[in-house]
Amino acid sequence: MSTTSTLTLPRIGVLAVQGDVREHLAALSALGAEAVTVRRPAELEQVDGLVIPGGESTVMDKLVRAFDLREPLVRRIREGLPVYGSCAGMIMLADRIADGRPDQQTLGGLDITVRRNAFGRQVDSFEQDLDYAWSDTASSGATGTVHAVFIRAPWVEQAGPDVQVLARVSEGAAAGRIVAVRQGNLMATSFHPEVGADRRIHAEFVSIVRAHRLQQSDARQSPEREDTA
Ligand SMILES: NC(=O)CC[C@H](N)C(=O)O
Repeated sequence: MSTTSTLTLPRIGVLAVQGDVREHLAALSALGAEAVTVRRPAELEQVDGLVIPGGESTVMDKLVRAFDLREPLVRRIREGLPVYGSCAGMIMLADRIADGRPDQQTLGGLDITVRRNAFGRQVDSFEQDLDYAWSDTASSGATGTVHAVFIRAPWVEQAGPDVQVLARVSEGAAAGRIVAVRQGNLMATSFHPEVGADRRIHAEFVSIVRAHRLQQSDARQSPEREDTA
């Protein structure tokens, strides 16, 4: 559990075992969060939220286990830690991988089935403007389409009833495929918002982290209020 007060900046970790860590740190810092790398269980305990970056999910899975981070990550996700996964990070947050390798584990948390490298080898990467279901409660204030960059991306093949679909592929053979989702404090995109200068997706996540911190501090105060009532 984080010890930071609600008056201080939210401290948001970026899982730093593999992948595009630096870009996420820069995006989070630009939004006024205290952005830190997470490689050790003790570092994970200090954060109010976590980003799992893009990279290679099979390697990330192995390294997370090698760094003794798997159990603490699964526990904190279950306890409600806000986590945003981009690309390989989405795969790490998925409960299921379609046609997954038997030795690849995910952390889980999102009731989705993802398909890795779903867009095929011919289309290693592509860009598209997508409609995005910006949240009105998280109050990041964002509107408009997202210019999404996909790099050997997964898509969401199936999503459970509690999963909110935030964006779908807008054109081409994969039109309609789900590429951004949210379930509670977990958010994931198949694409990489950290590569450009657009910070709206990160801002959505920072506002989820802030809202969660507020809730937690309210929960800490309410037993006392009951005592004095
Ligand atoms: N850009 C990415 O994160 C690619 C994800 C990668 N294809 C994987 O399966 O992990």
